[in-house]
Amino acid sequence: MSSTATTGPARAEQARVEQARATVQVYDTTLRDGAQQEGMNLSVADKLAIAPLLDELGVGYIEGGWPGAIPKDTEFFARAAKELDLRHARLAAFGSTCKAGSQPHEDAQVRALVESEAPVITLVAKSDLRHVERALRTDGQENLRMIAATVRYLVGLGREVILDAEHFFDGYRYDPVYALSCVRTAFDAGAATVVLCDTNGGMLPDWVTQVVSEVRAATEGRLGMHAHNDSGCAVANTLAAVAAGAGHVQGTVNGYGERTGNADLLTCVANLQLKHGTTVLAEDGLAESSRISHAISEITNISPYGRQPYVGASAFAHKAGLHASAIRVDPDLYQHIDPVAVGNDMRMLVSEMAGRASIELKGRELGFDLAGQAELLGRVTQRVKDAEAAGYTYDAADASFELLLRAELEHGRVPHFFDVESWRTFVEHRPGKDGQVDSEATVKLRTGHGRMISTGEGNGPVNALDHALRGALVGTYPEIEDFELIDYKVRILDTQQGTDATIRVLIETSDGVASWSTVGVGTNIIEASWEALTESIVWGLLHHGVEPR
Ligand SMILES: CC(=O)SCCNC(=O)CCNC(=O)[C@H](O)C(C)(C)COP(=O)(O)OP(=O)(O)OC[C@H]1O[C@@H](n2cnc3c(N)ncnc32)[C@H](O)[C@@H]1OP(=O)(O)O
Ligand SMILES: CC(=O)C(=O)O
Repeated sequence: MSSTATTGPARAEQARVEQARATVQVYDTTLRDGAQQEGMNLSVADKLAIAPLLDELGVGYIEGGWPGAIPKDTEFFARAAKELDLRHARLAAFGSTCKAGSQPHEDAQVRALVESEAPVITLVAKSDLRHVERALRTDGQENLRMIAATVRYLVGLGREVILDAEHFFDGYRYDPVYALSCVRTAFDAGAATVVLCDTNGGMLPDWVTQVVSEVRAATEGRLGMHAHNDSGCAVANTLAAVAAGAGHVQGTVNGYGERTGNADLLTCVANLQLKHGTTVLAEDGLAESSRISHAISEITNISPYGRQPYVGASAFAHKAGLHASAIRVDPDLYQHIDPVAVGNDMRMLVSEMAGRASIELKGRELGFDLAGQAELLGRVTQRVKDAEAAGYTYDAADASFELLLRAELEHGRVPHFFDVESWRTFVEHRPGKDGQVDSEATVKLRTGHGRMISTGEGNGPVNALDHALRGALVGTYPEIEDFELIDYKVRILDTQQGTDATIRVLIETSDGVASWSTVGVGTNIIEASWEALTESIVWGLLHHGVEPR
């Protein structure tokens, strides 16, 4: 026999690890641990709106909250039982074991878990002896009794019980014998899964591999992983646990959670499915994960994180010219997966770092075939580089780039919607009017319908100018009534110049369906804003199929 051959017991253990890996359960705790994030406050309606999205993603479990502790969570479970029709996921109610010195059936918290009618109950229990003695102020034996009694009681009522072993990794490193006895006690009492929690989030993948492997070898039953991200390793720690034999992963959508958050479940499942080849979501939920991530961001009212792996807006956005030149040959050369697998898109960013290939690919994205037009590509590349040197930024202003590109094209030029004769603004402070400052603007322009003069008022000169411009155009182009300025950003570029500095203005406009961004630059904030405002109207009219009138 060679020295690398595996023994019978080792083969059996390897088979168990393989089995666990092949059937990894996905447990979402966005509505409970995710909601512990600073600044997040989910209403019952929010939770009822998020749960179906998680079900659509295809997770196996949705932890809805802690009934009995948080009144909104009690209400969530009452309404979920009547209002939710989950196709894939089982609802889990979270709570702690009975208190020291008490029995589960007389513990109000445990009763609330039962009354939630959730088919799955997840119990948090201490597994670090220091926590047992100092936080619970009891002894190790009593904590084991609390675990055994509560698990047995709930299993006896027909519930699937999952035990979250809080501070397991820290506890195991401090006293492995005691931490293991918590796991064994839970399994012996009938727990379906024992989840090893890195509650303080400080573990590293190699530590997780070692601990999970040892626990795996010393116990029977399904182990899970619950990782926080304090060391920046929550996803890596979750994957390490699965590789070591954990068959259940917990996490939150978008990595929401207390302090630095939980393992981002979307990254975990994408890695498991696309890299390890383990199907963990029902149906093709992964291909919906970008949409679901953003839909949940809307409900939590937390802006999506652009650089989020897989589902972020920048996850497949390419800026460097050299990258673009290779991507033009084959996108796989600069992408780790096909973005379609997670419902995301590849995007080309045009900036001072662009080369001709970047412009060609961006043109393709915008519907222009620029292949083989070397002279045109060189000219547009140079214009972009010159403009960016002067302060413009096109990677945040696709609409302005399109107008620049079209200006260089023979076919596809921008129609001439209006000619500006003049514009002006003034700001007036009149003492005696409660310190009120009035802003007014006048715009004179010409359309096919004749000369238009419009005056606008606003809470500032740019707002007044926006009103005056719209007033001058709306008679000829009523379509602009749907256009709304939704974001306005100002940046001072050369801060050393004081009030003489160059100013960059970025504007985002929406028609209620799509949004587009334009940029303006000048030494005067109004002048820069005017450029961005007029470009936003021109791009909007163009993309609504309006002909010059
Ligand atoms: C690691 C995690 O994230 S676990 C989830 C944590 N989530 C939350 O805490 C959110 C919901 N929490 C709450 O609403 C409240 O803290 C409640 C209702 C649970 C408890 O509130 P209170 O009764 O006022 O107690 P308080 O919060 O001050 O202290 C917690 C109590 O639970 C006990 N406790 C803590 N963990 C456990 C456990 N695993 N098993 C049993 N008892 C526990 C503590 O010893 C303490 O008991 P004491 O009041 O006798 O000192
Ligand atoms: C249970 C849990 O949320 C934790 O240990 O972090």
